[in-house]
Amino acid sequence: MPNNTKTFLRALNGETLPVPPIWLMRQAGRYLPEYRATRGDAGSFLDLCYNPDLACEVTLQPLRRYDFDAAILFSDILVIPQALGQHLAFKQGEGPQLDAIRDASGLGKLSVDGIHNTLGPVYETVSKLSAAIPSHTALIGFAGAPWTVATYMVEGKGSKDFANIRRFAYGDPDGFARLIDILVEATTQYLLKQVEAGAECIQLFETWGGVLSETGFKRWVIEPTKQIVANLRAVHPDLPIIGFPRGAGLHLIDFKNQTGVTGVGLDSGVPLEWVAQNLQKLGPVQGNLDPMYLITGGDAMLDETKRILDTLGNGPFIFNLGHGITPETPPENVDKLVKFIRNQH
Ligand SMILES: Cc1c2[nH]c(c1CCC(=O)O)Cc1[nH]c(c(CCC(=O)O)c1C)Cc1[nH]c(c(CCC(=O)O)c1C)Cc1[nH]c(c(C)c1CCC(=O)O)C2
Repeated sequence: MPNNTKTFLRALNGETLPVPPIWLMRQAGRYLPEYRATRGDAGSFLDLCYNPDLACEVTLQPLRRYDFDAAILFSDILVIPQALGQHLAFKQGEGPQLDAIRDASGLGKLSVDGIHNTLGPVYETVSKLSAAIPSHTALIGFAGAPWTVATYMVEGKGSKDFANIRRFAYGDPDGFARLIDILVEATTQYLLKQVEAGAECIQLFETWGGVLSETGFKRWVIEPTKQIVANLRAVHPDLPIIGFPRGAGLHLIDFKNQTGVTGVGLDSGVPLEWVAQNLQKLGPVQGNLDPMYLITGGDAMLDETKRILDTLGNGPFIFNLGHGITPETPPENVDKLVKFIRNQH
């Protein structure tokens, strides 16, 4: 249901607003000293994800500073593999580490049955947030899209060439489809629980979609996303869903048309005139300031922001970055960015 007091939901509902709603991917995170303090209190990053009071607190921290138009649940895309039974650890400074599943023989250890036992605290965070956020702020739930989550499950960590997962997907498509099917089912159940707990919009992060061949993109990005969107809409026909297929390039049109997402997130490389003429006609778009501009700050950041506003501001639009905010970002540059956007009309 469109809620007229929340600009974020209005933009997603197709309205062109004089000042676009703003939120930033990874708006809760290490660039904020208060985040680092709360993570210290929690013990570790994963302890923080599963502690509803502290996860709620870190979600609210950037809202207090910048009054963003949307809050995003604090969790991680990798809680799904963990809930399915794969071992997960975050080593300080090294990113995630999982026991890699290199082929279909490793799928037996995954089970969708017990996921809510592990994920229960995340749902509790969502319901706490739903009660705690300001009335003009929208609450976004999220998950990783199946291909992107699978990259970590198969590679066992972040990757530069994604050789293991491409070899698995291209060499044994039937076996790989079993992994994707498990992820579609788990992700559907996970997101339905988030919506039940109060999430008003869902974002699907497809961070690594751009490494696939054309055939692979259709089969392992568009198809599973379409299934999740259909599963969610079967229960919540009006649920706004944002897909963020990073690196999708010219696939963005098929992605929007075929998956049924409400809005599309843009990475920083997408030509904006092309978006305005081709993609934004099909629905709202969100993006796409390169997060590095937030580190340099200054006129370069404001000039680029103005270019984005001038090109996409004449249609339904949500301001965001083209990828997550980095830990080196000075918080005062975020303040400057938000004030600039809100004073532009
Ligand atoms: C690929 C991916 C992951 N997680 C996520 C993605 C997709 C988006 C993207 O590409 O950034 C999504 C994510 N991760 C996190 C959120 C929370 C909400 C928010 O955006 O504020 C969200 C939406 C918290 C986090 N997730 C992570 C942190 C940093 C952990 C810390 O505090 O030490 C945060 C705040 C850790 C994480 N989580 C992941 C990696 C590879 C890493 C290590 C790299 C890094 O440290 O940035 C997996």
